[in-house]
Amino acid sequence: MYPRPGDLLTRVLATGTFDLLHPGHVYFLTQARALGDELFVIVARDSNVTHKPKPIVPEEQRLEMVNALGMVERAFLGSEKDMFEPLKHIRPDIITLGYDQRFDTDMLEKELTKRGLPANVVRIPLSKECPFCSTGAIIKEVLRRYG
Ligand SMILES: Cc1cc2nc3c(=O)[nH]c(=O)nc-3n(C[C@H](O)[C@H](O)[C@H](O)COP(=O)(O)O)c2cc1C
Ligand SMILES: Nc1ncnc2c1ncn2[C@@H]1O[C@H](COP(=O)(O)OP(=O)(O)OP(=O)(O)O)[C@@H](O)[C@H]1O
Repeated sequence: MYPRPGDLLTRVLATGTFDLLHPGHVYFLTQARALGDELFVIVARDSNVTHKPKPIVPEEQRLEMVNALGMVERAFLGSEKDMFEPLKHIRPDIITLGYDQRFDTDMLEKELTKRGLPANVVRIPLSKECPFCSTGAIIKEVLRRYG
């Protein structure tokens, strides 16, 4: 579906909610892109964001913003039912995890191999400090000023 010409390119995949884009997201995606030749992104579905408050920005608009970023080859909305489903089409060589993404790198690598989708899982560290490099911090400040 997403051709891999001669398998010469290293395809990296990053995932996340990407609600209210900020420089922390830019850092995360820039670091991910630097690990390979092309960066694909899976944007989390509204229905799957259950580990924190529901996103402010609807999924189609979050997708549009991520797709507009220069380091991103292509972004997609993820599956609502099975997080491994889109990987069958994207076939990444490397999957990056954010500093706060609740997956264990070794466990995820094992699960991927079990499904015939082997990939290296790499953790990207937190960026240098910045007052609004977190969606939660932006929302908190908006509430402080206007709430
Ligand atoms: C390998 C991988 C595949 C994923 N696929 C999907 C998916 O298909 N659909 C989805 O809604 N979320 C998917 N997710 C989850 C999210 O994109 C994201 O990781 C999750 O919402 C928690 O991260 P965040 O708090 O940084 O948003 C996937 C995560 C990983 C690590
Ligand atoms: N400041 C940052 N430095 C490095 N990575 C970041 C930073 N902010 C976000 N990321 C990464 O970007 C990805 C998507 O982030 P997410 O959509 O969860 O936003 P967030 O700003 O971390 O949200 P929240 O504040 O609600 O936790 C995640 O993998 C996360 O680890």
